[in-house]
Amino acid sequence: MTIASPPNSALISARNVSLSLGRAPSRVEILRGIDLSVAAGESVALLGPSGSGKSSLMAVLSGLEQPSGGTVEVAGLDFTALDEDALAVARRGRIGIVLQAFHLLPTMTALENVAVPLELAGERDAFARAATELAAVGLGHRTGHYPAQLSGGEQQRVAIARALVARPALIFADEPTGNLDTATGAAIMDLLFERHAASGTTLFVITHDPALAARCARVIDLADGRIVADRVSA
Ligand SMILES: Nc1ncnc2c1ncn2[C@@H]1O[C@H](COP(=O)(O)OP(=O)(O)OP(=O)(O)O)[C@@H](O)[C@H]1O
Repeated sequence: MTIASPPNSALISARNVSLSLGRAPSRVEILRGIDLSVAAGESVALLGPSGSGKSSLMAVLSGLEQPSGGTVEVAGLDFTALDEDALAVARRGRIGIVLQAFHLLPTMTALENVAVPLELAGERDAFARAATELAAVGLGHRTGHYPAQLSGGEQQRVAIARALVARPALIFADEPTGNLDTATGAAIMDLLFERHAASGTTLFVITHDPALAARCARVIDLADGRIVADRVSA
C-alpha cells in the first residue's frame, strides 16, 4: 500500500532551484540549489549584496522567470510545469508585484493604471474597485492624474494599489522604497505591512535597508546565489 504524502501546506515551496544564464564560456550561475519554504501569512525580507541573486530569486518565485533546474510551487501549483501564458494566468489574482521603478503606463491615469489589469482579467467592476484601492492608499484625490503629474511616492502608491487591487495572497516587493526619501519610503512600507496585518497577505520584500528588514518576521540572507542564513527577525 502506498501512503500518500501530506499536502504541501507551504504557500511557496522551492526545491533545489538553480538559474544559469548565457552560454559557455560566459555562462553565469545566478542561483545555486535554493531550498525555501514560505508559509501563508509570513513576512520575509530577502537581504544580500548587490548581484547575489535577490531579484532573480524573486523572478523565479513569482513566476516571471523559469529556473534552469529544480521546482517552484506556489499555492500548490507547480510553476515549473507551466508555459509563459499559463504562468501569466497563474499569477493573476494570486501574486502582486511591486518594483523599485514603478512601471506605470505613462499614457494612462492613475485610475486606469490600477483598473486596466483587472478589466483585462474580466472583472466587471474594475474601475470601482480601482477607485476604492486608490482611496485606500491615500490617492482618492489623484485618480485622474497621469504618472508624470505625480510625485515618486504617489507613483509608488499607484503601483501598490495596482498590486493589491486583485487581493493577491502573495505580494513580492523588490526594493519598493529604493527611489524614495526615507519618510516617503516608510509610509509606503506602512501600506504593505497594514495589508499584511489586516488580510494575512504574505509579504516577500527585497531590501538593502536593515530597518525595513527588521519589520519582517523572517530574514533570509543570500550570497552568491545561495541562502546563507534564514532567521527569525531580531
Ligand atoms: N539576463 C541576465 N544575463 C546575464 N546575467 C544576468 C542577467 N540578469 C542578472 N544577471 C546577473 O545575475 C546576478 C544576480 O543578479 P540579481 O539582479 O538577481 O542580483 P541582486 O542581488 O538582485 O542585485 P541588486 O541588489 O544589485 O539588485 C548578477 O551578477 C547579474 O549581473
